Amino acid sequence: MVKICCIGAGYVGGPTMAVIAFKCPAIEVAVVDISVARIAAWNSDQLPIYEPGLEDIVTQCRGKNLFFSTEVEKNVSEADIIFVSVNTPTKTRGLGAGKAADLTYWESAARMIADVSKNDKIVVEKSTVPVKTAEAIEKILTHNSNGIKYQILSNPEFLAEGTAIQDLFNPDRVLIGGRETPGGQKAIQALKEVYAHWVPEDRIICTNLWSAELSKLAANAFLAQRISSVNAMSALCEATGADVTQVSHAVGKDTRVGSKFLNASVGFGGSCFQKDILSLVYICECNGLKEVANYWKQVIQVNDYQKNRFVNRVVSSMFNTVSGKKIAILGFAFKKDTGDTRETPAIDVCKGLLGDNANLSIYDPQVTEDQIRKDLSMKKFDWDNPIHLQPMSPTVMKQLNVVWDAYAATKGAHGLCLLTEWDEFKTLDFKKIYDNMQKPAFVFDGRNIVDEQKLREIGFIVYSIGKPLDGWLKDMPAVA
Ligand SMILES: NC(=O)C1=CN([C@@H]2O[C@H](COP(=O)(O)OP(=O)(O)OC[C@H]3O[C@@H](n4cnc5c(N)ncnc54)[C@H](O)[C@@H]3O)[C@@H](O)[C@H]2O)C=CC1
Ligand SMILES: O=C(O)[C@H]1O[C@H](OP(=O)(O)OP(=O)(O)OC[C@H]2O[C@@H](n3ccc(=O)[nH]c3=O)[C@H](O)[C@@H]2O)[C@H](O)[C@@H](O)[C@@H]1O
Repeated sequence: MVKICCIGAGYVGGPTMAVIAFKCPAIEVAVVDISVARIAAWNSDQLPIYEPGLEDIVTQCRGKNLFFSTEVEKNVSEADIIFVSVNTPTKTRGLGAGKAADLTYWESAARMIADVSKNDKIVVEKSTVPVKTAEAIEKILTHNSNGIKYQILSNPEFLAEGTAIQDLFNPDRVLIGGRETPGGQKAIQALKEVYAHWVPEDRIICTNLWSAELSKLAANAFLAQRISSVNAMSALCEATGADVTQVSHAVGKDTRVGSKFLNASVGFGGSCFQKDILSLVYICECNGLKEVANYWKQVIQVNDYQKNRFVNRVVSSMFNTVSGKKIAILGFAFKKDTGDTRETPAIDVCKGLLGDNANLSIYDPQVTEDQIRKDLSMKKFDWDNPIHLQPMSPTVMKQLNVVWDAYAATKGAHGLCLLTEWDEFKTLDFKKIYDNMQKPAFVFDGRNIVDEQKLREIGFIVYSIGKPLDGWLKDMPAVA
């Protein structure tokens, strides 16, 4: 029986291994982690991450051919194939701080593999890493090898949170990069056989190591670039009376452009887009490619601009101050169908409003109060370290109230900001909300999910990203 061990039981390690176990009953899969709490949660009824469809497959496989454990060394030493799916956050200090990927967790995993292995292994990079990382990993493993042979493969993950299970069941492609040697090709074949249990052969792409590593960074950069492109257009739409939804529909109808991933928003969030683009920028700079680095940097700058622009709109529309005003925040997760808040635009928007002395009342169906308070007091980039290494609960913030219902959040509020596109927000009783708010009552839709005409008929002053401006907003001071 083939044995797989995955180091890192997070958003990637957990779902990907659950799907491998589900699709390959003859393979034994162990998912290990240094976080005792996370492993305990994987072994309980309350999984550590919210992901539609995940619970079902975990409960079907757990205890049969899927195991979650803190016995890292034992499981690594027994495995034939080791996936490494640990954090690769942005470095916060030293060389490359604020840009380069921090490979501390990866390196310690590699050293541990070398220490405990007693037979030949295939080591698979599942984490997103800078191009050429496999070379460094190879050096660590072979210099400590005791005669054991390692093959390093790059097998980046393309799942998106909120749709992880369907993405894993039906991937656009699986990418496997390896050495162009007989040993490397044999290892590629072994991993290919795992995926071939459910992925059609023509969707399994095999490349050299560096192409696979770089393709992952490139894919995230391209995706984020689309959002920054449409968000840049949204600012111009507001200035000219064009409607960004109509523009992206018209542009996306061109099959060369494609219609997906063109929704204007308050900005992209999530654990990876910014981190991976910063890493790409750093790699370009290290290779002397200043112009290329600047090109990709701009994707992040437009994203920051979009978040600032949104805050400025809120403040300027409400008579240039939100001091002492109650603002309801509906949605805190970085997108719907996840409880993940890493790099969510809501953090920047809330911090901006708190900076102008607003009183915030926040509701998200999947994010806990503790998480929100931590996020609003955590230093940039701290969020992507393993949970047990993150700062503990922060000091109490008086201007902040976290509630468990959209109606409670909006009661008595001067304005409401929609920051995550949760389905339940689309069917709220906005008449009831309007009746319970201060007047004039403002809606700032950062996800373009409300019917702005209907809301205007109720009496709201509505701002929707990239849509023709409400007469009220036109009369307010121009914003950056
Ligand atoms: N979150 C996502 O949707 C995607 C993430 N990725 C990449 O996958 C990697 C992992 O991301 P996530 O799963 O989101 O992170 P995560 O933070 O959810 O999970 C990483 C886990 O690794 C554990 N860990 C760290 N060092 C360890 C060690 N030495 N031994 C054992 N366990 C260790 C941590 O405790 C943590 O539970 C990152 O490189 C990320 O860029 C790639 C595609 C999608
Ligand atoms: O490497 C990763 O971590 C993953 O990053 C993204 O997945 P994810 O961040 O989970 O979610 P996305 O659906 O890509 O959304 C990212 C952000 O962009 C925003 N977005 C997305 C699409 C869009 O049209 N407009 C827009 O603002 C979302 O609201 C969200 O804040 C990629 O889509 C995955 O392919 C990749 O594997």
